[in-house]
Amino acid sequence: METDKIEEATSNAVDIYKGLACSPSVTRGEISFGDNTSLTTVTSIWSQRDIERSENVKFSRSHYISQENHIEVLARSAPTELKSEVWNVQSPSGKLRVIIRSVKSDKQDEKQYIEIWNTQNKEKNIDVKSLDIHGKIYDQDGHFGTLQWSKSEKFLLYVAEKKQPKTESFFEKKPESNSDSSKDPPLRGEEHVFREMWGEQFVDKCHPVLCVFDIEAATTRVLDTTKVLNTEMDMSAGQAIWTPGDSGVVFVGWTNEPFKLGLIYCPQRRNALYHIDLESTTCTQLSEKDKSVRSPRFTPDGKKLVYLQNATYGPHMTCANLIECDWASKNLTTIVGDCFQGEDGISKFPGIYSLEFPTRCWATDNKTLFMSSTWGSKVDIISINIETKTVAKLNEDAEVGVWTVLDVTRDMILASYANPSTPPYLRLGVLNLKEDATYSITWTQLDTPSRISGIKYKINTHTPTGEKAKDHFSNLKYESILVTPTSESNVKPPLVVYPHGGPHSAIVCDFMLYIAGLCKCGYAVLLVNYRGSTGAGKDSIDSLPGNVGTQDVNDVQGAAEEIIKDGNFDKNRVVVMGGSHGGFLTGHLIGQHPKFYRAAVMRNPAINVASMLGSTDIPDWCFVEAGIEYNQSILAGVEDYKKMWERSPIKYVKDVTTPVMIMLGAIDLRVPPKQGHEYYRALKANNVEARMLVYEGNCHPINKVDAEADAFVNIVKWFTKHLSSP
Ligand SMILES: CSCC[C@H](NC=O)C(=O)N[C@@H](Cc1ccccc1)C(=O)O
Repeated sequence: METDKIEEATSNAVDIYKGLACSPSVTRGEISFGDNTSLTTVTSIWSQRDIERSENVKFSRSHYISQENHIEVLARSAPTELKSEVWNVQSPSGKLRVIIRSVKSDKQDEKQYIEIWNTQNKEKNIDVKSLDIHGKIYDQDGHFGTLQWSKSEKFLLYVAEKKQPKTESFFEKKPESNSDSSKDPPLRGEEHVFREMWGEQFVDKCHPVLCVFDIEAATTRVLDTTKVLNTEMDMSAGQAIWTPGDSGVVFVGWTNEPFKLGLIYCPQRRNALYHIDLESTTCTQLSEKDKSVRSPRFTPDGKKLVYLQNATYGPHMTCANLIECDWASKNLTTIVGDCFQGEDGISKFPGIYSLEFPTRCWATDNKTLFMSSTWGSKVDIISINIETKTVAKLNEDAEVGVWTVLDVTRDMILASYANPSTPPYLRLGVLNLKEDATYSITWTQLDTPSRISGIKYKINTHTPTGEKAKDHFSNLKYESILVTPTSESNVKPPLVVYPHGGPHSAIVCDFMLYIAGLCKCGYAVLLVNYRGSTGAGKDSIDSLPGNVGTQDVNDVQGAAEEIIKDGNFDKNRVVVMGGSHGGFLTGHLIGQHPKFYRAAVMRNPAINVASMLGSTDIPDWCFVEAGIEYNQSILAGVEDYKKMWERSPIKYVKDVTTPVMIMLGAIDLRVPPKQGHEYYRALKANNVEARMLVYEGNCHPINKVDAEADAFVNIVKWFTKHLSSP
């Protein structure tokens, strides 16, 4: 009986997952205008899981739109699969396009090409290796990657790996003396020297440099950023943009010394914004010292440069500030500063929580920009007027979900919208300037949304209660999202409690494959944005470091008990799952509330912060979240290790009785797999049922198509098994 139930649930989970995995996500969008200004083209790039090929398939779509009186979709192209495209960027005039193509040979060695296309054919194709001046061109990695046309359309600006000298063994036969000694001789004995890279998912990114490609000459110049006003700077450079008139480049520079810390999910790494003049090659720092900056953008008239900035070190994601640099004077002004929740809760503007501005983000007024920003448990479109320093929310309250601004040009805005029951779809809007100098948007759906039936969701607001309110941040509210199956059955669905990772991130009302899948399998899911999450004010974020393992655990448990008290769920059919810091919280929840959860699943869990310190690519996280101020010269002492252990799930493992399934990414550099092994051994030593899955070739997210699919079905199977047993 029990086995049949498990088999049936597993088979059902496979079918549900295969159906939902076809939902594509949009990765880029662009509005363009042909010669005939009455016709507008929207080009979008999508990514879709292909389980049979075990890869994410990329494809492009086009919508052809008339905007005579109103926006009307005249035609849609069929999706076209994009093979091997790393970049695809149209020139400012629309007459040219550059594609960076990456082709793998049978021997799996990768070749890259710079392709220049006009509206009829491929004009140029350059083998990057033949340039012999830099390594691999960086992709759109969200931190370094850049590909920009100059306004003149004669040059391209991109980021590539710095060229490395050839190396050879000490025992290599020396060349004949008459050979060409002009070439750089290979370095002997350097083959095995450790080269620091930028951590998790950046293992092939060690030293990015800025490159300017002359299209006519088909030659590249690597910019020298080592000298900033007479000081030697060994920098990694990225996020580069042309200055007005193409006379220089503005870029973000990260110091490589004293050692590199993991960069992904950590937009608080110490760096600065620099300007290099292409004629004099002088390099000057534009931004303040000891800050973390990102996403530089010039106003269309070139008079102002804006960028995002936050404190360095400290919580990994925090409230960002918008800084304006007057280009003529280089004077800096803070346009939007830190915002705090305080007693007002999350309803007021909580501050900017975004990794970047859209590539094109300005209204034609040269002073209002549009971007997406996390606001509580959703993502809204906000406008920021850099003259009046005012912020406004653009999307209607009625549509609670995730709005992503893809492109803004000629007072048109392209966005995608999604929510827990609706995969992302495109909306094209016209910006309407109101009398108060703010904007409204008239939207047109470019596609009919493919809503998934049987799923409903709502946002709940919680206040820390009971003994949990002892901490001095008890005035701060926090949210959760409850995603529930809408089946007519009068059987109360089992509840999955799901704390997010980070801890400074947020789960938002997005379309999430696992959450929709669990819901279609009959589970309700409670996604908790505990205090310390982004999108709820800087004070919420600052409330958590030093209190992990108690405050966050109390918030998640408090939300779960509050929801169960409403009577819609059976308190004996509650399970818990989480990844990374969410796995950390899962360990705490089953250790501190041992009889509350029937089963647990952890993805790459942080189990013992003390033992992780020496092996994670972000040791600063271990200090900061344990409440210890960090700098790169700090060395942990006994008391530091004690504090880290005290805040770790391993401290409570002796009280755990809940069966646990651990899923590990074998090449995770963020939370090393040995963390999961440490917990697995401790559970087994205490005769607690434990199952461990190790996914080869997977990093911290475990998001390779086959691994992600396997993990989902194993999760449903694990929960079914332990909810079926008495
Ligand atoms: C030493 S690893 C600490 C946990 C980890 N924090 C940062 O990477 C974590 O929880 N990671 C999240 C990923 C994430 C982090 C920040 C914002 C969004 C996502 C996870 O894997 O869920």
